[in-house]
Amino acid sequence: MRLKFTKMHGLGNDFVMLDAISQRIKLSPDKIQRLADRHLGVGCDQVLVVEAPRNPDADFRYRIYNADGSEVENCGNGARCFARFVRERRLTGKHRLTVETAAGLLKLNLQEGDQVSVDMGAPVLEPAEVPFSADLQAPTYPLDVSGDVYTVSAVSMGNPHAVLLVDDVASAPVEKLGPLIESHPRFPNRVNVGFLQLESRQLAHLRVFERGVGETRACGTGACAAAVAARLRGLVDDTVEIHLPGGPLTIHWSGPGQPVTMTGPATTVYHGQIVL
Ligand SMILES: N[C@H](CCC[C@H](N)C(=O)O)C(=O)O
Repeated sequence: MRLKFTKMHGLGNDFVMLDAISQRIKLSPDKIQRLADRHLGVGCDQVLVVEAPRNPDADFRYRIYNADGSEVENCGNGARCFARFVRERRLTGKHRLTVETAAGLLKLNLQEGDQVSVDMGAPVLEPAEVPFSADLQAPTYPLDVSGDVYTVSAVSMGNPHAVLLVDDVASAPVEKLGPLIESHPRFPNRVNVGFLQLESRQLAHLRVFERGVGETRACGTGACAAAVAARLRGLVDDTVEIHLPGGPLTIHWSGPGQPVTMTGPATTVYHGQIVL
């Protein structure tokens, strides 16, 4: 199968974008893994497949696959790249788009330059819906990881996130603790793991060990989940600039039941073809 693709990234979280409207695409998990493989394929954190919508209120549908081949519910950096991708491929002339994902409908606004803002919907905090095993909903939970107990928040942005506060992201045990929490039994669908260092009520630093990928240079839903977790603990204001290794995202959340808005760049790197 010969596939046309576009390589894009959001702050270094990189994607293979596939237009499944203009070309017939049939992808198995092993073909996704091959596409994402940085030696045998194109190489990316996620593969994003753009399709015609099924929901009449949506302009497009897009499906998200992690590098390990797993299909997931939401991808913040991917949503911004999706918006730029459909504009650049002239699949739409609109600046304001509604896209259907496995997590529901997202509203995107293509701004000047490379910035895109996304209404990511309201976070889900009820443990059973994250999903996370806990008796009662709380801002934080004790989590036993191989005998050591950590304090985590559990937030879904359509996809599950665990958020831990650390004093210094640079020395945070991302490589050691990330995989242990990603596959922790209390997160039955596995989980993305965010390590958050607060600098002020409007500025924080974040590293994310992503479910199905490992540490990425940025994670959009992770930045949203981190801002929500910190605001629920009264530690940040409604608008926070979250600095990830790949750069900053601006997150706005005015409280429970309200949508989270994320604003940041989307960058096209190159177009190509691959034989799978
Ligand atoms: N690894 C995530 C999906 C991609 C999220 C991330 N790339 C983002 O920008 O939100 C998961 O398994 O839920």
